[in-house]
Amino acid sequence: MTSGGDAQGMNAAVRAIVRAGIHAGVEVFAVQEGWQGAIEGGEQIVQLNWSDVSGILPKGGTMIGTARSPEFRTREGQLTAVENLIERGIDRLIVIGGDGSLSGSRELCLAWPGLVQELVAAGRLTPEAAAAHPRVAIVGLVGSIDNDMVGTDMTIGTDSALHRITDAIDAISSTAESHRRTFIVEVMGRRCGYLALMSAIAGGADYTFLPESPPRDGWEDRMVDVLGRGRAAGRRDSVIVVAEGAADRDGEPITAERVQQVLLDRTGEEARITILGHVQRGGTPSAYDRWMATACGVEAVHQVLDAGETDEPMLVGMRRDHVVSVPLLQAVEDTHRVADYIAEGDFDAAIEARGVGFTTMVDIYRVLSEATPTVTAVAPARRVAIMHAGALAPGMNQLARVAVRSGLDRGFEMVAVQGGVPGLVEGALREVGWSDVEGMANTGGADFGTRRYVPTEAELYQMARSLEDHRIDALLVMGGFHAYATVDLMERERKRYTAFSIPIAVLPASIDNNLPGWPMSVGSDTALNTVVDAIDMVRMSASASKRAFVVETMGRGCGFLPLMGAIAGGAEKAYLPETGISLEQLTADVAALVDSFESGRSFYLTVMGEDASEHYTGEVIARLFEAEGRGLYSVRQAVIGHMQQGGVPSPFDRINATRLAYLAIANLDGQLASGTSNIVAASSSAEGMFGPWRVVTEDMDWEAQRPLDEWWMRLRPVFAQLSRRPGQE
Ligand SMILES: Nc1ncnc2c1ncn2[C@@H]1O[C@H](COP(=O)(O)OP(=O)(O)OP(=O)(O)O)[C@@H](O)[C@H]1O
Ligand SMILES: O=P(O)(O)OC[C@H]1O[C@](O)(CO)[C@@H](O)[C@@H]1O
Ligand SMILES: [Mg+2]
Repeated sequence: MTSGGDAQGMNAAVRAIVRAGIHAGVEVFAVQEGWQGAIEGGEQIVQLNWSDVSGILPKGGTMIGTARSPEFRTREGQLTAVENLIERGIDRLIVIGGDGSLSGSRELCLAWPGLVQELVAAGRLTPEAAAAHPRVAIVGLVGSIDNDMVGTDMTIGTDSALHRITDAIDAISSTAESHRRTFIVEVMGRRCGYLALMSAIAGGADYTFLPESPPRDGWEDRMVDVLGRGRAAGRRDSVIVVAEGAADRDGEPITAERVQQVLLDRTGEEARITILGHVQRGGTPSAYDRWMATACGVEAVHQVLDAGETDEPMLVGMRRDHVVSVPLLQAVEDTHRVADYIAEGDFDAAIEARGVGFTTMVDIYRVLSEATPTVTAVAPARRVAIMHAGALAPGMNQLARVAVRSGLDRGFEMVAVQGGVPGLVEGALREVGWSDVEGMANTGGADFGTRRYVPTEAELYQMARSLEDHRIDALLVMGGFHAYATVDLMERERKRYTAFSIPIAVLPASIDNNLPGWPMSVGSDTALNTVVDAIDMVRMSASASKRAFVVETMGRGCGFLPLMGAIAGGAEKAYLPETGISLEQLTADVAALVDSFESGRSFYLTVMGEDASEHYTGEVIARLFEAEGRGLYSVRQAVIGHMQQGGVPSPFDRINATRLAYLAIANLDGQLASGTSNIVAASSSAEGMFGPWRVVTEDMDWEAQRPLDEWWMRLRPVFAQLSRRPGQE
């Protein structure tokens, strides 16, 4: 069942549940139109088969319909729903919905035995039927753009909604800049400020109002001051993001109109208002919402089938890169507690209850949205250099922007290395100020330059000289494999070159997602979205004919892009560099391919990594497929290519970059203050998110240029279940 407001990615969950259910050997039914459908019964409860969920992955909304059902809140509504479910022999239920729908599920779970008794007493249910279904097993998946559920880091739909919002803010910024205007953008989220906060960060907005953190009295003057200073520092536009549930400390709503009036009264400027509304809930799901909903859907099936008589209902969600399950009751109660804190005016507790990620981002936003540094560098200020290294990754500009601004805000002089490692060798360093990084929040590319280059022995000496000449006290390196390889050399040569004995922080930025310590390197989410967009287009291009496609992604020795692209794009087959390609496997795959066209398929999609095999290249595989089809279908190859490195960074990459760069500078600051000179790298398991170099890089396979432990390889069984019917090899 899907219930509550629809959310992009609900279809991915439905598809995964149906197919994983079929693999588990059970019959899967859809309760259409949410709880309302359970009350209506009859044709609202329908069985779904394998092919019923074909082709729904790229579609927004939910194919089984959703609703908000006031009737379900009543005893009679719940009685009828239980009656209808038991009539179909259904006592295991996966509900995909928001906090409301899951609260309702929990209520039903608690009330079920009583409801069953009442139905028997009223003669609406036979004692035998009641005895066969004494309890209901419920598993919840959170489908809501609001991301307002405690117990999961992300809810299905939130990432897609952020895509819609950041696209809109990017578009508004350009017209605002042209007219030197202020725009007030209202975003959804009910009583949760997640969408507003993250879109303000991703869009580089100047000011934001969140329900969890109502502004202190006098906010009107502060807002006008911040905007005014921004303009004085050269900004041509101002963007204010208002969450629909924002209010002041007296609980008086802060609406877009109210903000507009404040600006008119105090500055005479007539700001424009854009209310994004339901656009945020529409459109194709992002890559994240597709793979995340898919992975959670498969897990939900296992949970609901394994649930024993007395087991409590569970919620399946995400904790970092892990699919996790937590007791639904606890999650619902914790979620309601946030609302209570807000109602009681305990805003610190409200923010804290949203989780550490939210709290950190609120702090970071406060620094970044300032128009100028809050402190002035006092001579002799510490000098911190930043450098990109390796291939270009979308989000590098955001990294540079956040590093520069948070460094300046801590009183450092910030120095940018121009052109990556060769720039450091040549001594191409320049000081950068607050406004030098203006507008870099949402652009692709790397304005300070980057190169795929590892220094030679002699160049290490020159690098050390550059660091000394420019009196660099600490260094932040942001990039891919070459960044890590360069710093590894520097670490080994620290005895020889004392200039390297400064605090150094390294963070991952690469579309390949092939670096240890951090689950998603900056740029990899953007590239994955590009892959998925390309697959969607390829699929459409083939819709009028019988065709097999072989799509090739980048990623070098790392299979992240091909596997995740295959899961999110709904492919039939994926070839990864980790596992290679054998003739034996190809033979089996060709047989499966021919068989599927013979049994009526009209499209077959294979996704492969560029380095999956030295010999069986995309072209070879495409020819092989063509030859064996004997005219039954045609085969085309699509190499996605450098589009994957280009592109405007996705909201996730902008947010990920913001957190990483901020925490890296915080680490360097801490080291400079305490007098240590450690080399650290981003590490999701370390305190402060940066851990010792040697420890983090223990997980690096330098030869294969990828981590030894790749978390997403755990999703291979998920992919295997969804891409092939049981019995198909
Ligand atoms: N306490 C409750 N008891 C019984 N049913 C409930 C309860 N709360 C919500 N529901 C049911 O869940 C439905 C959806 O709830 P709601 O409108 O809050 O949306 P949601 O699931 O939170 O999704 P979203 O917020 O993303 O739109 C309600 O219309 C109602 O049928
Ligand atoms: O679609 P409706 O019923 O107008 O509800 C809008 C609400 O639903 C959501 O989109 C999802 O909960 C909220 O952000 C918004 O407040
Ligand atoms: Mg809700």
